[in-house]
Amino acid sequence: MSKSSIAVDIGASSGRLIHGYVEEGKLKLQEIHRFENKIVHNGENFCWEIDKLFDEIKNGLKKCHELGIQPDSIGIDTWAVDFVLLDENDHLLTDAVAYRDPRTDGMMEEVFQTISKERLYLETGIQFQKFNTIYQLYSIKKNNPEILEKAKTFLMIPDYLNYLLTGVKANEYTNATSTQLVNAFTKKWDHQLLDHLGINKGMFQDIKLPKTVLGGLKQEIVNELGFDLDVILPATHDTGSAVVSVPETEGTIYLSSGTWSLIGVENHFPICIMKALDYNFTNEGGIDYRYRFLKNIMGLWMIQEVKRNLGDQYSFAQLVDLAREADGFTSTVNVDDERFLKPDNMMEAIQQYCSETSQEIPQTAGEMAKCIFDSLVISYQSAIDQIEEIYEQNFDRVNVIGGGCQNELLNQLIAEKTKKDVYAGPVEATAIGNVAAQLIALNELKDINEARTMIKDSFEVKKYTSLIEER
Ligand SMILES: Nc1ncnc2c1ncn2[C@@H]1O[C@H](COP(=O)(O)OP(=O)(O)O)[C@@H](O)[C@H]1O
Ligand SMILES: C[C@H](O)[C@H](O)[C@@H](O)C(=O)COP(=O)(O)O
Ligand SMILES: [Mg+2]
Repeated sequence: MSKSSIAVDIGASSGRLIHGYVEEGKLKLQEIHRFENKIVHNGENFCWEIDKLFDEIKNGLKKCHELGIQPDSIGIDTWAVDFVLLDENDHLLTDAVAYRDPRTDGMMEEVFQTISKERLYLETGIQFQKFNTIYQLYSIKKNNPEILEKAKTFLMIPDYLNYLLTGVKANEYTNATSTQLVNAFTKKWDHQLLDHLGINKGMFQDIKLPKTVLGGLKQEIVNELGFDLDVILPATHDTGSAVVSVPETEGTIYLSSGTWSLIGVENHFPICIMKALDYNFTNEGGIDYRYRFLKNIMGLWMIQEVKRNLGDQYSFAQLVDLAREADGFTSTVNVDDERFLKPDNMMEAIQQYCSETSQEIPQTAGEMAKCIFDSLVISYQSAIDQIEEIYEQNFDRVNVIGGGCQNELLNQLIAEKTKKDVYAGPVEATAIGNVAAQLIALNELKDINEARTMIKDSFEVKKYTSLIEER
């Protein structure tokens, strides 16, 4: 009987448990459970509903039991940078504060007073996002020093969920790199940097690699679920797992398209040169010590927020159709303007930007969606130009993976803008990469190369080419 695994993929907008296994030479998926994820305000900070997320994981595992599915393992991946701190009694010292919380406003600039931006980049190779873990911890050190003094354990979100399941404390490598506190060359916590910042290095756990078997479930969880299984580490940074599932990385620029758009290439070495710094590219850790040379682009967060502002009266598919009907609307925004990171009202923020730049102001849902999609494509093209400038090579194709690959209009716009072939899929790339890492650990798959070959043969990928001839 072949082994099987459960991937828990929790992105910023939704979570899902997906059962994965090999059958007749193909990777098969079965969605077991799906749930909403969102940021809430607890009166002090924007936070994740971490207890609810853990309950949803258990709900999904209970559904497995009801369906008669007995998986051999489970692996959890989520968004990056966020964490919890535990005290000496392993109690939470704060809620799971979200990266969009304003507590990091101004912190990056304060850190640069103690270590230069250039040195930080040369040591870590990580892009400068104001919400990186390093700036979140610096904010706590500055504004709530008593919390940091009591902190004995630092766990990132997937680490914490693993701890709740198993009682084992560990920091997984790919997600740890997103903190901007791991040295890109030693691949360990940068203790010199932590000392320099006055952050207690003792609270960080041993860094474990993807495919590590963390252990079985705590007895109380076994009693609750009615069965046990191994917790295996995938690339617990969701984008790290998504990139695992890119079938053909040579000559490919991947675009992990979800709440964020993560656009980049896979490497076997970090690129920490000044041009990469100037363009704000990152070298996040990948499976098997690969590197994800990529940059964050604001992503479909913008259409998620517009959808919410419109009272969820339109589905994403309907918003795409309305954007097609607004074909004549041409205003665009700089999607990476900080105002779009967490505006009170995304539609108003977009309208304000268009007003400030003397452009036609979008009024309808279709104009808003068209503006967002056109604007994202401009940012994608800019990032592709920068990648090709740094690599001194042209890339043949763009592989769009994740939920956003279902946006056929956006896929076509990318093909028209870049004049590159666009391959859309797999949709559940993150969960697929998560399952692949577990099945390799279970010796059901030999390695990432075999996994990628099987992924290529197992999932539909739709191709888009430019319909407008280059002039
Ligand atoms: N049917 C659809 N048509 C167009 N876009 C879609 C469709 N379904 C989902 N999407 C897009 O996919 C995004 C969610 O992608 P996903 O990878 O699940 O996000 P995350 O992992 O960040 O929660 C949505 O914000 C939406 O823009
Ligand atoms: C805040 C990080 O940059 C973010 O988590 C990004 O790395 C990421 O992985 C986003 O994944 P989504 O599935 O939430 O788009
Ligand atoms: Mg995701």
